[in-house]
Amino acid sequence: MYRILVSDSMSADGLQPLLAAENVEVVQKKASEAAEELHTFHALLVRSATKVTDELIAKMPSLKIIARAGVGIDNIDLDAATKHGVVVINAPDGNTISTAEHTFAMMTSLLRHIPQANVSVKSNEWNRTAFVGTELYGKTLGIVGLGRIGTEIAKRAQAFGVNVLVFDPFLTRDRAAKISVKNASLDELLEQADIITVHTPLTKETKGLIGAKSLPKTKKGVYLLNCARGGIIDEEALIPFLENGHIAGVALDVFETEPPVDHPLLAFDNVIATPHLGASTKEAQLNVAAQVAQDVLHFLDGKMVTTSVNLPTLTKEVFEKIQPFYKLAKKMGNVISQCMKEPVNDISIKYEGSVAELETSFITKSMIAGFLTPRVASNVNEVNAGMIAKERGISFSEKNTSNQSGYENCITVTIHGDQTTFEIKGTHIPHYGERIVGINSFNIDFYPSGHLIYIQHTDKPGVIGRVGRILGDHEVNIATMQVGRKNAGGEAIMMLSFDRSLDDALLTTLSEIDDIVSIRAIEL
Ligand SMILES: NC(=O)c1ccc[n+]([C@@H]2O[C@H](COP(=O)([O-])OP(=O)(O)OC[C@H]3O[C@@H](n4cnc5c(N)ncnc54)[C@H](O)[C@@H]3O)[C@@H](O)[C@H]2O)c1
Ligand SMILES: O=C(O)[C@H](O)COP(=O)(O)O
Repeated sequence: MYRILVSDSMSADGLQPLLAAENVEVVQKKASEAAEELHTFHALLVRSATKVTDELIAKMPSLKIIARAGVGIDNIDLDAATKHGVVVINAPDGNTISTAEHTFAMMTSLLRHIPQANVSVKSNEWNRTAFVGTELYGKTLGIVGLGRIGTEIAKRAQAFGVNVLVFDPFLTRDRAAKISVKNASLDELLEQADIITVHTPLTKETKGLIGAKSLPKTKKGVYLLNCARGGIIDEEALIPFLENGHIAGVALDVFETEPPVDHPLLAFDNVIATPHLGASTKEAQLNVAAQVAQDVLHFLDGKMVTTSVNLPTLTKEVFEKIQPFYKLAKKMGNVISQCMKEPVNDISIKYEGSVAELETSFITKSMIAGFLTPRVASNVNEVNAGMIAKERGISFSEKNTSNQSGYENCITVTIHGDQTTFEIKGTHIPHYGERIVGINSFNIDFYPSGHLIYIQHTDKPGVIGRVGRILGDHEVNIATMQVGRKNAGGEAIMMLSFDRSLDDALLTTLSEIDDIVSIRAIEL
């Protein structure tokens, strides 16, 4: 049974797949009111109100996934989630149209003074001269950030006969041409636009993008809108430009601190505001809740999610193709980690044949997670494996080649310690399964599963017999046994599997057999 905490208000219809699922219990209450049971939840669903901090995540040790029913993930400590191995997903396009429409509503309201006129009429006034507005037609709209929402605004503006100028450093000429917008530098946009609207994420680069330095470059009488994230337009910097009449009006749906308390901007008649309503429509809320509900169910069912923020995004088809390899790679990492119990500085992974054409970065993370699992106390998975390896000073790299070395697909993992290097090779054979086919250039063939021991020995008559006799004397049944050697009488290896794990005393007895060089127990 999975327990899911829905900590912000969400569409009940959208959550239906979760509410109807048999193996799921949904609790709808704020995280701050669920202190006693935080440790029991496997999934956390939020909008922008719940602050998902490191502290909150640490109190949720069963947590596997955080789902943001919306776009912005600034309320989620992504590094902390990643560190704890928690997948973060969002619903990137479910509220695009609603936010674009809200921005447009704000723009027309701003230019036609609708909020102010509404208040005036409701105060029994009939003042037709105080609210003379400005037409959109023929004006130049500057859009900063032509992503999902910016694009929808551009289309709507064009229908209103507005010229659209765009500043987006990641926008290609082809895409600009396709949407029939003019690509501009930020300065060109500032100088030419009658109205400027921002639709970027809040990042180091976009924080204060419209601020004390850029505002003097804007046209006198400019209108500004921020329906993206508080801080992209520097709120404090607006004040002198509103006071001296340079700015004709400002529309804000978002604030640097929400809710804004006694905010000086709200004292200006020509500043209009809404309480972060961009995504607040029935349709958008249904879309985002349904999207994350479905994704969370998939995830808990062991399937891949398509909108992860801290994992490579894989389609269902791609995920199905890589699944056998990431399972194999995880086991290979685990086996090699237990075979070479030494500090490791570097891990390299080579993909050969058909596997080399897949999304191997995910497979590599899986191998690193398998490698780290026997070595770290915390839960390690594909999400946090890279970060934990880095923290431990372990570098990793991957190499892909379409050449085949005897197998249709082959993965080779090599680990480098201070003194030693260890290598294993694995392959996946359709309808047969995963096989380890090489250890330190010995050819071998075994199924990596269950209780195993790996023995390095000298290839001499009687060694295998003595191992078998001691195990038999201890009533240990050998399930499978594989041997490998390079030259007669030289170095050799054995890999044995059992129905139960062997105790330390028995391993010590085995290690005392003459000609056994080393022995390692491997638990998978
Ligand atoms: N008010 C609301 O309720 C609401 C609702 C949904 C989204 N949002 C916010 O709206 C914003 C846009 O959302 P989206 O879904 O369109 O995102 P998106 O990722 O589709 O688009 C963002 C665009 O910004 C561009 N960009 C990034 N850095 C830039 C920079 N330094 N200068 C100029 N452009 C830059 C990117 O190239 C991209 O095209 C986000 O901040 C999101 O959180 C607000
Ligand atoms: O990033 C978003 O999706 C919007 O800001 C909407 O936030 P909300 O879900 O809290 O309305």
